[in-house]
Amino acid sequence: MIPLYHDFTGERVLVVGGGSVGARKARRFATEADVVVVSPGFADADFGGAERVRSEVVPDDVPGWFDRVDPALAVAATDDAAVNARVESEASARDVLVNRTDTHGERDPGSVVVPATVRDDPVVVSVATGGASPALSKYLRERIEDDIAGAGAMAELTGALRDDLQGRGVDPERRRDVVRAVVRSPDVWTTLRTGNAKPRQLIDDVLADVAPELVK
Ligand SMILES: C[C@@]1(CC(=O)O)c2cc3[nH]c(cc4nc(cc5[nH]c(cc(n2)[C@H]1CCC(=O)O)[C@@](C)(CC(=O)O)[C@@H]5CCC(=O)O)C(CC(=O)O)=C4CCC(=O)O)c(CCC(=O)O)c3CC(=O)O
Ligand SMILES: NC(=O)C1=CN([C@@H]2O[C@H](COP(=O)(O)OP(=O)(O)OC[C@H]3O[C@@H](n4cnc5c(N)ncnc54)[C@H](O)[C@@H]3O)[C@@H](O)[C@H]2O)C=CC1
Repeated sequence: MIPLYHDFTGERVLVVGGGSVGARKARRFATEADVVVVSPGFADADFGGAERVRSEVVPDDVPGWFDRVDPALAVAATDDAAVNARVESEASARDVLVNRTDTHGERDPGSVVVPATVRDDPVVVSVATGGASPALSKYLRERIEDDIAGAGAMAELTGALRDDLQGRGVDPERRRDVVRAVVRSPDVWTTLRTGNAKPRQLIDDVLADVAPELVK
């Protein structure tokens, strides 16, 4: 499997099964997509504002739910393997992405895995174990959470810096050196993590070191 980031803005996601796993996946996708969860019962959990439809899905109902919701991704999250299998095969027949939550290992084409994910927007780090150990994915995610503190601010700072240098017509090789120096600067990280950084001052301090001719 090859990790890619998919923009679900304006897309629809169908979640079949409203237990704790269905709720977790609904929360995940509802940050971007319109999510519909179909289930006879719902866990006492947060569904991220997803639309909930109280209904039991038998395998022959599955095509009707795909027609009704027209999803870009279907999540098979019931504890009934026959229903989950039908969601998977229907998605596959329609070229719709599918996340099957009750299996691992060999998958049909179009089958996707939901990785453990840490965000410090716009930075995203995700972990998967090829389905071998979701508990390990979760543990590594928890460890990475602390490590990436400040990464979102770093991305914004260096994004603005590269735009600025590009706009000033700085030679691309020089620009890359400067941006690489900033992302590797322990001082910049420390300052960003305290949250009271003045970005322009930070940039000028690094430029003074690596490219004094570029200090405005
Ligand atoms: C294949 C995959 C398909 C998919 O769902 O996308 C899948 C499948 C299964 N998970 C199972 C169990 C558990 N899953 C978790 C947790 C998470 N599971 C997630 C992803 C994935 N789970 C995909 C592979 C990802 C990878 O490659 O690593 C995470 C990362 C993302 C998310 O779901 O949001 C989320 C952590 C989120 C976070 O907190 O960061 C825990 C831990 C816990 O609950 O504390 C346990 C119990 C401990 C254990 O078993 O490890 C079972 C067995 C069920 C049973 O025993 O019946 C199956 C089915 C099977 O393996 O057959
Ligand atoms: N991918 C993951 O991270 C994990 C996956 N699992 C797997 O996912 C499955 C679901 O896990 P949980 O949410 O903990 O189970 P659960 O038993 O709490 O919830 C299952 C949900 O599916 C609904 N459901 C059952 N039959 C249905 C049908 N015919 N149509 C629509 N909805 C139906 C139930 O009402 C319930 O809301 C488990 O069977 C397990 O194999 C379990 C833990 C983690």
